[in-house]
Amino acid sequence: MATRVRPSSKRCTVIGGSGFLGRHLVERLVDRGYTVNVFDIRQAYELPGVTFHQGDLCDKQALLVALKDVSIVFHCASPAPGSDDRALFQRVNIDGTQTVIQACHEAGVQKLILTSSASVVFEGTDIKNGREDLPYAKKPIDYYTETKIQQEKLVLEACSKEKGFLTVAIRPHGIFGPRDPQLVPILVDTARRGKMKFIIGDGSNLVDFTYVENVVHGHILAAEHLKADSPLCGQAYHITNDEPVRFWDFMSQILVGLGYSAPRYHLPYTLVYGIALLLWLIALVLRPLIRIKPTFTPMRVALAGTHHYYSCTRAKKDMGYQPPVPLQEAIVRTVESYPHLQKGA
Ligand SMILES: NC(=O)C1=CN([C@@H]2O[C@H](COP(=O)(O)OP(=O)(O)OC[C@H]3O[C@@H](n4cnc5c(N)ncnc54)[C@H](OP(=O)(O)O)[C@@H]3O)[C@@H](O)[C@H]2O)C=CC1
Ligand SMILES: CC(C)CCC[C@@H](C)[C@H]1CC[C@H]2C3=C(CC[C@]12C)[C@@]1(C)CCC(=O)C[C@@H]1CC3
Repeated sequence: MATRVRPSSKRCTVIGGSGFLGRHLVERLVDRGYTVNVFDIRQAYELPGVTFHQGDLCDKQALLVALKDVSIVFHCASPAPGSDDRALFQRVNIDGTQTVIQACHEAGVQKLILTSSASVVFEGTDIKNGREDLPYAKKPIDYYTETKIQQEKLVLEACSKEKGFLTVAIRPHGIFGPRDPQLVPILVDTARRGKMKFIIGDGSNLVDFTYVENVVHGHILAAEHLKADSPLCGQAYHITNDEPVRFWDFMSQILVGLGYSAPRYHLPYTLVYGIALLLWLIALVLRPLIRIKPTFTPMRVALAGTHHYYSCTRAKKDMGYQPPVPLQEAIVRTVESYPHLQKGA
Protein backbone atom coordinates (compact mmCIF):
# COMPACT_ATOMS: atom_id res chain seq x y z
CA MET A 1 0.00 0.00 0.00
CA ALA A 2 1.33 3.46 -0.90
CA THR A 3 1.85 5.70 2.14
CA ARG A 4 1.67 9.47 1.93
CA VAL A 5 4.95 11.10 2.95
CA ARG A 6 4.27 13.64 5.72
CA PRO A 7 5.35 16.97 4.23
CA SER A 8 8.06 18.89 6.03
CA SER A 9 6.63 21.73 8.16
CA LYS A 10 8.95 24.08 6.28
CA ARG A 11 7.56 23.40 2.81
CA CYS A 12 5.03 25.97 1.74
CA THR A 13 3.24 27.46 -1.25
CA VAL A 14 2.49 31.15 -1.62
CA ILE A 15 -0.53 31.71 -3.87
CA GLY A 16 -0.15 35.23 -5.24
CA GLY A 17 3.59 35.07 -4.59
CA SER A 18 4.41 37.30 -7.57
CA GLY A 19 2.38 40.19 -6.10
CA PHE A 20 3.47 42.99 -3.78
CA LEU A 21 2.83 41.31 -0.42
CA GLY A 22 3.38 37.80 -1.78
CA ARG A 23 6.90 38.52 -3.01
CA HIS A 24 7.96 40.11 0.30
CA LEU A 25 6.54 37.06 2.07
CA VAL A 26 8.41 34.67 -0.23
CA GLU A 27 11.71 36.51 0.36
CA ARG A 28 11.29 36.37 4.14
CA LEU A 29 10.27 32.69 4.10
CA VAL A 30 13.39 31.82 2.09
CA ASP A 31 15.52 33.76 4.64
CA ARG A 32 13.92 31.68 7.38
CA GLY A 33 14.85 28.42 5.71
CA TYR A 34 11.51 27.50 4.14
CA THR A 35 11.29 25.70 0.81
CA VAL A 36 8.88 27.82 -1.20
CA ASN A 37 6.62 27.24 -4.20
CA VAL A 38 4.99 30.25 -5.78
CA PHE A 39 1.65 29.86 -7.54
CA ASP A 40 0.56 32.92 -9.48
CA ILE A 41 -1.07 33.90 -12.72
CA ARG A 42 2.23 35.56 -13.68
CA GLN A 43 5.89 35.02 -12.88
CA ALA A 44 7.36 38.38 -11.89
CA TYR A 45 10.90 37.41 -10.78
CA GLU A 46 13.31 34.55 -10.14
CA LEU A 47 14.79 33.65 -6.76
CA PRO A 48 17.13 30.78 -5.81
CA GLY A 49 15.28 28.16 -3.78
CA VAL A 50 11.86 29.19 -5.11
CA THR A 51 9.90 27.09 -7.63
CA PHE A 52 7.37 28.93 -9.75
CA HIS A 53 4.08 27.47 -10.92
CA GLN A 54 2.20 29.71 -13.27
CA GLY A 55 -1.59 29.27 -13.31
CA ASP A 56 -5.03 30.49 -12.34
CA LEU A 57 -6.07 29.56 -8.79
CA CYS A 58 -9.49 28.60 -10.16
CA ASP A 59 -7.77 25.66 -11.88
CA LYS A 60 -7.58 22.87 -9.30
CA GLN A 61 -5.36 20.60 -11.37
CA ALA A 62 -2.77 23.35 -11.79
CA LEU A 63 -2.95 24.12 -8.06
CA LEU A 64 -2.48 20.47 -7.06
CA VAL A 65 0.93 20.41 -8.74
CA ALA A 66 2.05 23.43 -6.69
CA LEU A 67 0.66 21.98 -3.43
CA LYS A 68 2.33 18.58 -3.68
CA ASP A 69 4.20 17.65 -0.45
CA VAL A 70 3.51 21.06 1.05
CA SER A 71 2.29 21.52 4.63
CA ILE A 72 1.50 25.27 4.66
CA VAL A 73 -0.35 27.37 2.09
CA PHE A 74 -0.41 31.16 2.18
CA HIS A 75 -3.25 32.52 0.03
CA CYS A 76 -2.57 36.17 -0.83
CA ALA A 77 -3.90 36.42 -4.38
CA SER A 78 -6.75 38.75 -5.30
CA PRO A 79 -7.73 40.96 -8.20
CA ALA A 80 -6.68 44.58 -7.54
CA PRO A 81 -9.35 46.44 -5.47
CA GLY A 82 -9.51 49.20 -8.09
CA SER A 83 -10.56 46.82 -10.88
CA ASP A 84 -14.26 47.11 -9.81
CA ASP A 85 -15.11 43.99 -11.84
CA ARG A 86 -17.82 42.08 -9.98
CA ALA A 87 -17.59 38.88 -12.03
CA LEU A 88 -13.80 38.74 -11.64
CA PHE A 89 -13.98 39.23 -7.85
CA GLN A 90 -16.66 36.52 -7.59
CA ARG A 91 -14.65 34.09 -9.73
CA VAL A 92 -11.26 34.60 -8.03
CA ASN A 93 -12.06 35.56 -4.42
CA ILE A 94 -15.07 33.28 -3.84
CA ASP A 95 -15.10 30.40 -6.37
CA GLY A 96 -11.29 30.39 -6.53
CA THR A 97 -10.91 30.28 -2.75
CA GLN A 98 -13.31 27.31 -2.64
CA THR A 99 -11.04 25.63 -5.19
CA VAL A 100 -7.98 26.44 -3.06
CA ILE A 101 -9.62 24.80 -0.02
CA GLN A 102 -10.55 21.67 -2.03
CA ALA A 103 -7.04 21.47 -3.47
CA CYS A 104 -5.56 21.79 0.05
CA HIS A 105 -7.75 18.87 1.22
CA GLU A 106 -6.77 16.70 -1.74
CA ALA A 107 -3.06 17.51 -1.40
CA GLY A 108 -3.03 16.86 2.38
CA VAL A 109 -2.07 20.45 3.28
CA GLN A 110 -2.21 21.02 7.06
CA LYS A 111 -2.43 24.82 7.37
CA LEU A 112 -4.00 27.57 5.27
CA ILE A 113 -3.18 31.19 6.04
CA LEU A 114 -5.45 33.64 4.22
CA THR A 115 -4.61 37.28 3.61
CA SER A 116 -7.97 38.87 4.34
CA SER A 117 -8.42 42.60 5.02
CA ALA A 118 -9.46 44.79 7.94
CA SER A 119 -11.86 46.34 5.43
CA VAL A 120 -14.23 43.37 5.86
CA VAL A 121 -15.83 45.30 8.75
CA PHE A 122 -15.65 48.75 7.12
CA GLU A 123 -18.91 50.29 5.87
CA GLY A 124 -17.65 53.82 5.22
CA THR A 125 -18.22 55.10 8.77
CA ASP A 126 -15.76 55.64 11.63
CA ILE A 127 -14.06 52.64 13.26
CA LYS A 128 -11.85 53.48 16.26
CA ASN A 129 -9.64 50.76 17.68
CA GLY A 130 -11.92 48.14 16.07
CA ARG A 131 -11.54 44.58 17.35
CA GLU A 132 -12.00 41.37 15.41
CA ASP A 133 -15.43 40.76 16.96
CA LEU A 134 -16.95 43.67 15.02
CA PRO A 135 -19.60 42.25 12.64
CA TYR A 136 -18.81 41.93 8.95
CA ALA A 137 -19.96 44.95 6.92
CA LYS A 138 -23.68 44.52 6.18
CA LYS A 139 -23.41 46.95 3.27
CA PRO A 140 -19.89 46.41 1.93
CA ILE A 141 -18.61 49.52 0.22
CA ASP A 142 -17.49 47.80 -3.02
CA TYR A 143 -17.29 44.39 -4.75
CA TYR A 144 -13.75 43.88 -3.49
CA THR A 145 -14.87 44.15 0.15
CA GLU A 146 -18.01 42.09 -0.48
CA THR A 147 -15.98 39.19 -1.86
CA LYS A 148 -13.21 39.50 0.76
CA ILE A 149 -15.93 38.92 3.40
CA GLN A 150 -17.18 35.77 1.66
CA GLN A 151 -13.61 34.59 1.16
CA GLU A 152 -12.72 35.00 4.83
CA LYS A 153 -15.88 33.16 5.93
CA LEU A 154 -15.09 30.24 3.59
CA VAL A 155 -11.54 29.88 4.91
CA LEU A 156 -12.40 30.19 8.60
CA GLU A 157 -15.35 27.77 8.31
CA ALA A 158 -13.06 25.21 6.65
CA CYS A 159 -10.94 24.94 9.81
CA SER A 160 -11.26 21.38 11.15
CA LYS A 161 -9.11 19.90 13.90
CA GLU A 162 -10.70 16.50 13.17
CA LYS A 163 -9.56 16.60 9.55
CA GLY A 164 -6.16 18.01 10.53
CA PHE A 165 -6.76 21.10 8.39
CA LEU A 166 -6.18 24.36 10.29
CA THR A 167 -6.98 27.81 8.99
CA VAL A 168 -6.47 31.40 10.08
CA ALA A 169 -7.10 34.81 8.45
CA ILE A 170 -4.77 37.80 8.67
CA ARG A 171 -6.46 41.17 8.30
CA PRO A 172 -3.90 43.84 7.39
CA HIS A 173 -4.82 47.44 6.63
CA GLY A 174 -3.32 49.89 4.12
CA ILE A 175 -0.19 47.93 3.25
CA PHE A 176 2.68 50.06 1.96
CA GLY A 177 6.38 49.68 1.25
CA PRO A 178 8.86 49.11 -1.58
CA ARG A 179 7.36 47.77 -4.83
CA ASP A 180 3.76 48.55 -3.80
CA PRO A 181 1.88 49.04 -7.09
CA GLN A 182 -1.04 50.87 -5.48
CA LEU A 183 -0.75 53.40 -2.69
CA VAL A 184 2.38 55.41 -3.61
CA PRO A 185 1.98 55.14 -7.43
CA ILE A 186 -1.69 56.21 -7.31
CA LEU A 187 -0.84 59.04 -4.92
CA VAL A 188 2.00 60.31 -7.14
CA ASP A 189 -0.06 59.96 -10.29
CA THR A 190 -2.86 62.00 -8.67
CA ALA A 191 -0.33 64.63 -7.56
CA ARG A 192 1.24 64.80 -11.03
CA ARG A 193 -2.22 65.44 -12.50
CA GLY A 194 -2.62 68.36 -10.04
CA LYS A 195 -5.41 66.66 -8.09
CA MET A 196 -3.71 66.32 -4.68
CA LYS A 197 -4.40 69.89 -3.54
CA PHE A 198 -7.39 69.09 -1.33
CA ILE A 199 -7.91 67.49 2.06
CA ILE A 200 -11.21 65.63 2.27
CA GLY A 201 -12.91 66.65 5.55
CA ASP A 202 -11.11 68.40 8.42
CA GLY A 203 -8.01 66.18 8.09
CA SER A 204 -8.10 64.88 11.67
CA ASN A 205 -9.18 61.29 10.82
CA LEU A 206 -6.88 58.55 12.10
CA VAL A 207 -6.08 55.52 9.94
CA ASP A 208 -3.81 52.47 10.08
CA PHE A 209 -1.11 52.10 7.44
CA THR A 210 0.94 48.94 7.74
CA TYR A 211 4.48 48.43 6.51
CA VAL A 212 4.71 45.37 4.28
CA GLU A 213 7.43 43.69 6.40
CA ASN A 214 5.17 43.90 9.45
CA VAL A 215 2.36 42.25 7.50
CA VAL A 216 4.78 39.50 6.45
CA HIS A 217 5.87 39.06 10.08
CA GLY A 218 2.20 38.63 11.10
CA HIS A 219 1.67 35.94 8.44
CA ILE A 220 4.73 33.92 9.48
CA LEU A 221 3.88 34.18 13.17
CA ALA A 222 0.37 32.96 12.37
CA ALA A 223 1.68 29.99 10.38
CA GLU A 224 4.12 29.02 13.14
CA HIS A 225 1.60 29.43 16.00
CA LEU A 226 -1.30 27.70 14.23
CA LYS A 227 -1.65 24.33 15.96
CA ALA A 228 -4.62 22.14 16.87
CA ASP A 229 -4.47 23.27 20.52
CA SER A 230 -3.86 26.96 19.80
CA PRO A 231 -6.47 29.75 19.92
CA LEU A 232 -5.64 30.71 16.33
CA CYS A 233 -7.73 27.95 14.72
CA GLY A 234 -10.50 29.43 12.60
CA GLN A 235 -9.84 32.99 13.85
CA ALA A 236 -9.16 36.35 12.21
CA TYR A 237 -6.33 38.66 13.33
CA HIS A 238 -5.78 42.37 12.70
CA ILE A 239 -2.20 43.08 11.74
CA THR A 240 -1.29 46.76 11.58
CA ASN A 241 1.60 49.05 12.50
CA ASP A 242 -0.31 49.73 15.74
CA GLU A 243 0.39 53.45 15.28
CA PRO A 244 -2.75 55.10 13.88
CA VAL A 245 -1.83 58.24 11.98
CA ARG A 246 -3.81 61.12 10.48
CA PHE A 247 -4.60 59.97 6.91
CA TRP A 248 -3.62 63.34 5.45
CA ASP A 249 -0.39 63.60 7.49
CA PHE A 250 0.68 60.20 6.17
CA MET A 251 -0.13 61.15 2.56
CA SER A 252 1.60 64.51 2.99
CA GLN A 253 4.76 62.92 4.38
CA ILE A 254 5.04 60.62 1.37
CA LEU A 255 4.28 63.43 -1.09
CA VAL A 256 6.75 65.86 0.49
CA GLY A 257 9.38 63.10 0.74
CA LEU A 258 9.05 62.62 -3.02
CA GLY A 259 9.23 66.35 -3.72
CA TYR A 260 5.52 67.17 -4.21
CA SER A 261 3.45 69.69 -2.27
CA ALA A 262 1.21 68.53 0.55
CA PRO A 263 -2.55 69.07 0.07
CA ARG A 264 -3.72 72.30 1.79
CA TYR A 265 -7.32 73.22 0.96
CA HIS A 266 -10.26 71.54 2.70
CA LEU A 267 -13.37 70.17 0.98
CA PRO A 268 -16.46 68.88 2.85
CA TYR A 269 -16.50 65.09 3.08
CA THR A 270 -20.16 64.68 2.09
CA LEU A 271 -19.70 66.82 -1.02
CA VAL A 272 -16.70 64.81 -2.26
CA TYR A 273 -18.37 61.49 -1.38
CA GLY A 274 -21.52 62.54 -3.30
CA ILE A 275 -19.48 63.50 -6.37
CA ALA A 276 -17.52 60.21 -6.19
CA LEU A 277 -20.78 58.25 -6.01
CA LEU A 278 -22.18 60.13 -8.99
CA LEU A 279 -19.00 59.54 -11.04
CA TRP A 280 -19.10 55.85 -10.14
CA LEU A 281 -22.73 55.59 -11.32
CA ILE A 282 -21.92 57.42 -14.58
CA ALA A 283 -18.94 55.08 -15.15
CA LEU A 284 -21.23 52.08 -14.51
CA VAL A 285 -23.87 53.27 -16.98
CA LEU A 286 -21.27 54.08 -19.66
CA ARG A 287 -19.30 50.86 -19.16
CA PRO A 288 -20.74 49.08 -22.25
CA LEU A 289 -19.52 52.03 -24.38
CA ILE A 290 -16.42 53.36 -22.66
CA ARG A 291 -14.36 52.33 -19.62
CA ILE A 292 -13.80 55.26 -17.23
CA LYS A 293 -11.68 54.80 -14.06
CA PRO A 294 -12.32 57.72 -11.68
CA THR A 295 -9.44 58.44 -9.24
CA PHE A 296 -11.75 59.43 -6.41
CA THR A 297 -13.92 56.31 -6.01
CA PRO A 298 -16.47 56.19 -3.15
CA MET A 299 -14.23 53.61 -1.43
CA ARG A 300 -11.13 55.84 -1.62
CA VAL A 301 -13.05 58.90 -0.45
CA ALA A 302 -14.49 56.95 2.50
CA LEU A 303 -11.01 55.67 3.36
CA ALA A 304 -9.58 59.19 3.11
CA GLY A 305 -12.27 60.94 5.17
CA THR A 306 -13.15 58.65 8.08
CA HIS A 307 -11.41 57.22 11.13
CA HIS A 308 -10.58 53.56 10.66
CA TYR A 309 -7.98 51.98 12.85
CA TYR A 310 -7.91 48.58 14.44
CA SER A 311 -6.73 46.90 17.63
CA CYS A 312 -3.95 44.30 17.36
CA THR A 313 -4.44 43.09 20.94
CA ARG A 314 -5.58 39.63 19.83
CA ALA A 315 -2.49 39.11 17.64
CA LYS A 316 -0.22 40.33 20.45
CA LYS A 317 -1.82 37.97 22.95
CA ASP A 318 -2.16 34.83 20.81
CA MET A 319 1.00 35.00 18.69
CA GLY A 320 3.24 37.56 20.36
CA TYR A 321 2.88 40.04 17.48
CA GLN A 322 4.75 43.35 17.69
CA PRO A 323 5.35 45.38 14.52
CA PRO A 324 9.13 45.17 13.88
CA VAL A 325 9.36 48.33 11.73
CA PRO A 326 8.03 51.57 13.28
CA LEU A 327 5.94 53.89 11.09
CA GLN A 328 8.46 56.72 10.66
CA GLU A 329 11.23 54.35 9.61
CA ALA A 330 8.79 52.58 7.28
CA ILE A 331 7.88 55.87 5.58
CA VAL A 332 11.57 56.77 5.07
CA ARG A 333 12.37 53.32 3.63
CA THR A 334 9.33 53.55 1.33
CA VAL A 335 10.13 57.03 0.01
CA GLU A 336 13.76 56.00 -0.65
CA SER A 337 12.56 52.97 -2.61
CA TYR A 338 10.78 55.07 -5.26
CA PRO A 339 13.55 57.24 -6.82
CA HIS A 340 11.74 56.98 -10.18
CA LEU A 341 8.62 58.61 -8.68
CA GLN A 342 10.50 61.64 -7.28
CA LYS A 343 9.27 64.95 -8.71
CA GLY A 344 11.24 65.70 -11.86
CA ALA A 345 12.62 62.14 -12.21
N1 LIG B 1 -2.54 46.21 -0.57
C1 LIG B 1 -3.25 46.44 0.52
O1 LIG B 1 -3.27 47.56 1.07
C2 LIG B 1 -4.03 45.33 1.14
C3 LIG B 1 -4.10 44.07 0.55
N2 LIG B 1 -4.82 43.07 1.17
C4 LIG B 1 -4.85 41.74 0.58
O2 LIG B 1 -3.51 41.28 0.48
C5 LIG B 1 -3.38 40.36 -0.61
C6 LIG B 1 -2.21 40.76 -1.48
O3 LIG B 1 -2.41 42.07 -1.95
P1 LIG B 1 -1.31 42.81 -2.84
O4 LIG B 1 0.00 42.15 -2.67
O5 LIG B 1 -1.47 44.25 -2.56
O6 LIG B 1 -1.89 42.52 -4.31
P2 LIG B 1 -1.13 42.23 -5.68
O7 LIG B 1 -2.11 42.52 -6.75
O8 LIG B 1 0.19 42.92 -5.72
O9 LIG B 1 -0.85 40.65 -5.60
C7 LIG B 1 -1.81 39.69 -5.89
C8 LIG B 1 -1.20 38.65 -6.82
O10 LIG B 1 -2.18 37.64 -7.09
C9 LIG B 1 -2.21 37.43 -8.51
N3 LIG B 1 -3.49 36.89 -8.94
C10 LIG B 1 -4.63 37.57 -9.18
N4 LIG B 1 -5.59 36.75 -9.60
C11 LIG B 1 -5.05 35.51 -9.65
C12 LIG B 1 -5.54 34.23 -10.03
N5 LIG B 1 -6.78 34.07 -10.49
N6 LIG B 1 -4.72 33.16 -9.93
C13 LIG B 1 -3.44 33.32 -9.50
N7 LIG B 1 -2.92 34.50 -9.14
C14 LIG B 1 -3.70 35.59 -9.21
C15 LIG B 1 -1.93 38.82 -9.06
O11 LIG B 1 -1.61 38.77 -10.44
P3 LIG B 1 -2.00 40.07 -11.35
O12 LIG B 1 -1.21 41.21 -10.80
O13 LIG B 1 -1.63 39.68 -12.71
O14 LIG B 1 -3.48 40.28 -11.14
C16 LIG B 1 -0.79 39.25 -8.17
O15 LIG B 1 0.44 38.73 -8.62
C17 LIG B 1 -4.73 40.38 -1.32
O16 LIG B 1 -5.48 39.28 -0.91
C18 LIG B 1 -5.41 41.66 -0.82
O17 LIG B 1 -6.80 41.52 -0.81
C19 LIG B 1 -5.43 43.27 2.36
C20 LIG B 1 -5.38 44.48 2.98
C21 LIG B 1 -4.70 45.61 2.41
C1 LIG C 1 -6.51 59.73 -4.33
C2 LIG C 1 -6.36 59.82 -2.85
C3 LIG C 1 -7.60 60.31 -2.17
C4 LIG C 1 -5.94 58.54 -2.19
C5 LIG C 1 -4.66 57.92 -2.74
C6 LIG C 1 -4.21 56.76 -1.89
C7 LIG C 1 -5.06 55.52 -2.05
C8 LIG C 1 -4.76 54.91 -3.40
C9 LIG C 1 -4.81 54.53 -0.90
C10 LIG C 1 -5.14 55.16 0.46
C11 LIG C 1 -5.69 54.05 1.35
C12 LIG C 1 -5.39 52.80 0.58
C13 LIG C 1 -6.08 51.52 0.92
C14 LIG C 1 -6.26 50.54 -0.07
C15 LIG C 1 -5.83 50.79 -1.49
C16 LIG C 1 -5.03 52.08 -1.71
C17 LIG C 1 -5.60 53.23 -0.89
C18 LIG C 1 -7.06 53.47 -1.24
C19 LIG C 1 -7.01 49.27 0.22
C20 LIG C 1 -8.42 49.46 -0.35
C21 LIG C 1 -6.37 48.06 -0.45
C22 LIG C 1 -7.12 46.78 -0.19
C23 LIG C 1 -7.64 46.62 1.18
O1 LIG C 1 -7.93 45.50 1.57
C24 LIG C 1 -7.89 47.77 2.03
C25 LIG C 1 -7.00 48.95 1.72
C26 LIG C 1 -7.38 50.16 2.56
C27 LIG C 1 -6.46 51.32 2.33
